[in-house]
Amino acid sequence: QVGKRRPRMPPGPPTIPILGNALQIPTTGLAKKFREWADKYGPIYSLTIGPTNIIVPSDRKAINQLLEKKGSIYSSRPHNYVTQYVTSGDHLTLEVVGPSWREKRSVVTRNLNPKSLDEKHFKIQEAECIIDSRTLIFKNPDNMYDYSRLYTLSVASTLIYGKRVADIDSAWYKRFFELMNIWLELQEPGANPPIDEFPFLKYLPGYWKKRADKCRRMMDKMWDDARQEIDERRAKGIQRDCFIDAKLDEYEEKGWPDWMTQHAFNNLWGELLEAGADTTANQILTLILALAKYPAFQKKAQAEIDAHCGTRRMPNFSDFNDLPYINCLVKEGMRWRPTAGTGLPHAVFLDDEYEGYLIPKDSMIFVPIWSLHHDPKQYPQPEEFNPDRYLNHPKLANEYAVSPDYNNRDDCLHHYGYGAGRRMCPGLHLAERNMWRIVAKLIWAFDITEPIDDKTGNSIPLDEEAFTSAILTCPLPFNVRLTPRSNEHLAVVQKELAEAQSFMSNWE
Ligand code: HEM
Repeated sequence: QVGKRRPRMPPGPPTIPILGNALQIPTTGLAKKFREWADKYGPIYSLTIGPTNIIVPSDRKAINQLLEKKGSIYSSRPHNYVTQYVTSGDHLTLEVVGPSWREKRSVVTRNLNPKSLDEKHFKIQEAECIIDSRTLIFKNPDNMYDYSRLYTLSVASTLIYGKRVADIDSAWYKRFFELMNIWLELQEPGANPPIDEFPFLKYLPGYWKKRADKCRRMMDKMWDDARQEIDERRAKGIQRDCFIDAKLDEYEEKGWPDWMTQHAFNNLWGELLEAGADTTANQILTLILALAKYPAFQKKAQAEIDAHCGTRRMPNFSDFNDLPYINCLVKEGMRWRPTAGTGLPHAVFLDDEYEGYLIPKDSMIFVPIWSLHHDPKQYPQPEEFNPDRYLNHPKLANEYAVSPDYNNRDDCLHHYGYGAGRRMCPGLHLAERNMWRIVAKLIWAFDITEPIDDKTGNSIPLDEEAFTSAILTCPLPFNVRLTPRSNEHLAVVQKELAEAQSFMSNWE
């Protein structure tokens, strides 16, 4: 019977005929709902929507045994009619496992691995971070939102297209975030009719259809225009040290793979911007909020930086091993308020069993990131921002995330902010570096504190619960006070800025 949980599937909330649990799935706050259900139904539970089965593994063991150990069958993606329509199926993040996904994923991992980032592209990341932290602080301290986004977009765009995004007023910046707004909006739970469950609904006219058409046009035009710009640059004989030029050189020499259409190629690079800009900026804003809200941890990090770097230079990423507390801050930000709280669903393509339960073929498998991170058994007082949790775990996220021993992973309290298994975020190395750099440089130069009420002279408490409930969550607008730590620090910022600007002018 449609909507009914099959016998032997993991337990879960009661279903009703045809719709299953559809009416219990909230359109906002699903990430937190996953925790409630885990508390009630245990470490693995299930939901149904019409004919679709959903499995939610909710502890480290279940995630490890299914998504990591049996990654070969748990690494696909569920079909999604609307996103498929918008992207014409050319989207690595949403693609089912197959040769196209494998090749695209390896293009990404070959470019965004630690060696390539730290040896080849080190200077771009450092320079852009210096420019952005200075712009954010001196020119626009009230516009942290745009400047955090400008930083993450520009680093990714320079690496991928060899094209820097210098300003929030640039057409490239504006177009990109207009596209992101509509693209993320149409992926919200409940944003579209449940066409995958009830296919006749695709004939239903309405706003959802107009929005999907609009998004498809915007996306195609944006990534086609980006490609055209690169082709025009190459036609003039200008080659840049960036991912797209290197791949075009390779394909022009060896020939294009049959399945790599021009549309698929153009979407691949654009999609990396889509995946990398908002996500990282949201986590940076979360960290700024937490630093102001919890000054004791900021002081601790500053003491470590001061002892190592003094006042004559800013920290840079090659100081990573000597500044382990910055890494603790970054990790705790990812745990405390993971921007992708519900993760991206995987799909299993064979029937499977877990602890006597049936996991039917084609089930949608969630990695309930927020819920895993707020399990009090794993993280005592999970609601508290406390980077000390990571004091004994000095490595970067990827080193723990690939640990085959989930118990060991338990001991090191690694977070799931980048997902799990074979679909784990391939941009994590860049994300970790972007977050580390901006936090280290900001708190080296400034004290970040809660804003002051002009009338009373008291600080205005920041609300650590005030976050958006979108699929990529981020703090609601807030302000902080940035006080330079000394004139000496300011002079160093200005000096390093001049060098960074001169270097980045090569990519304008
Ligand atoms: C703090 C920043 C970031 C967070 C929190 C984040 C989070 C995630 C998550 C949760 C997933 C889904 C993993 C899964 O299915 O289990 C994912 C996938 C992905 N991310 Fe990230 N990400 C971040 C930054 C980036 C960056 C900088 C890039 C590239 C420039 C990137 C590219 C991708 C891609 C291409 C996928 C799809 C992988 C696949 O389906 O095989 N991400 N990310």
